[in-house]
Amino acid sequence: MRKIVMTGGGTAGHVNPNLALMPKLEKLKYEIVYIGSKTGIEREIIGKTAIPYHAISSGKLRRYLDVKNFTDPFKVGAGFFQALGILRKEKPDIVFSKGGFVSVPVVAAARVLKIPVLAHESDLTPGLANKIAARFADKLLVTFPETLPHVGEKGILVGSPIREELFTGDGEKARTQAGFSAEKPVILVMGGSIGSVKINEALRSLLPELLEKYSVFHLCGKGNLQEELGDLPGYVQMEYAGKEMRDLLQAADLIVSRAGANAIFEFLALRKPNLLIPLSLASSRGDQILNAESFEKKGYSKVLKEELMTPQTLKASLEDLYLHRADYVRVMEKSGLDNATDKIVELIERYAAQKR
Ligand SMILES: CC(=O)N[C@H]1[C@@H](OP(=O)(O)OP(=O)(O)OC[C@H]2O[C@@H](n3ccc(=O)[nH]c3=O)[C@H](O)[C@@H]2O)O[C@H](CO)[C@@H](O)[C@@H]1O
Repeated sequence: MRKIVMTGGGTAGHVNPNLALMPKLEKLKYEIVYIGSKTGIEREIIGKTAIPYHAISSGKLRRYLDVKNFTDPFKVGAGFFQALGILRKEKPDIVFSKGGFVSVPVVAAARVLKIPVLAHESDLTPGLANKIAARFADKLLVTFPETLPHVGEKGILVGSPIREELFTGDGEKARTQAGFSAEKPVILVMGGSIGSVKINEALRSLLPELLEKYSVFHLCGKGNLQEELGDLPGYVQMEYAGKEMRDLLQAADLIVSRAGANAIFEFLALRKPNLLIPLSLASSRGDQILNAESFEKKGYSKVLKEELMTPQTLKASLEDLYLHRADYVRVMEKSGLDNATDKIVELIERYAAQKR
């Protein structure tokens, strides 16, 4: 029996791909162990599975000045020694890293112990944590073809691993439970795993008009529910969708979303016409802008820049997306992009066998 240590965290985007790989690894009789942070979302997500979880200290590595720049290196250092101890005890055949700051000390410790490491990058441009992790990793698996020229010899194009359960959702169940009219198309609005206040505001000021023609599922993020909208017919708001996500995705005729890499590859795999509003450069490193541009160029998505989003432009973009929805589906069907889980599991098998 082989053993794999998986790591990654900070946002759901750094955990869900690991979840997508787990059923196939379990079928191949891998014993899976997770290393994550003490407080990150990964603890909550992995806590819902039967996978053993080791928590280590984790600090953020920043490119900008912050008082925490003085304390976080100590946390990263402590995390490294904790990871070293855990890996010595667990003796995995391989470490698979999904990025996020918690993964850096884990892959560094694996390198010291000569354990093979595969890292996976979801975004078009690698994040800082993965740039560092890639130095310690045997290979950096990438999602977008455009990433390959920038990551050197270590890069392998695999695509995005997608949770199998998302293909088996029951859209009809979601629509019926919500009491939605059978005639109205359904829009799923989401702001990434933590929600988006900007999208929430634009959507909510548009709701009266929008609900004349559409029904709306709204994933608004933790702490963003608006009680007074609770009884509005045709509108269902939720902070975060857990198991229901598969049904909501299947129920959607159109999706409005941030441009997080996992989410957009899910839309593509499920052939859902989508309007992307990427996080702006003012509040991110710009990775979502590049993700969205790539999808727009290929014809998988329509994009509305955050700076240009008003209730009016949001409505106009939605109308345009609805009008051309069949064209988007047609292009997505020709994408030739498969779920990356099989390819990644194959690589895990190959590198685990190389344990020195
Ligand atoms: C703010 C931030 O740093 N965002 C980054 C984060 O996004 P984030 O953590 O939002 O990750 P993604 O958008 O890539 O994926 C969101 C995931 O959460 C799931 N989901 C979402 C809402 C919900 O209610 N239920 C649910 O299950 C989606 O199905 C998807 O699997 O990681 C992505 C992948 O590195 C990056 O591209 C994003 O820029």
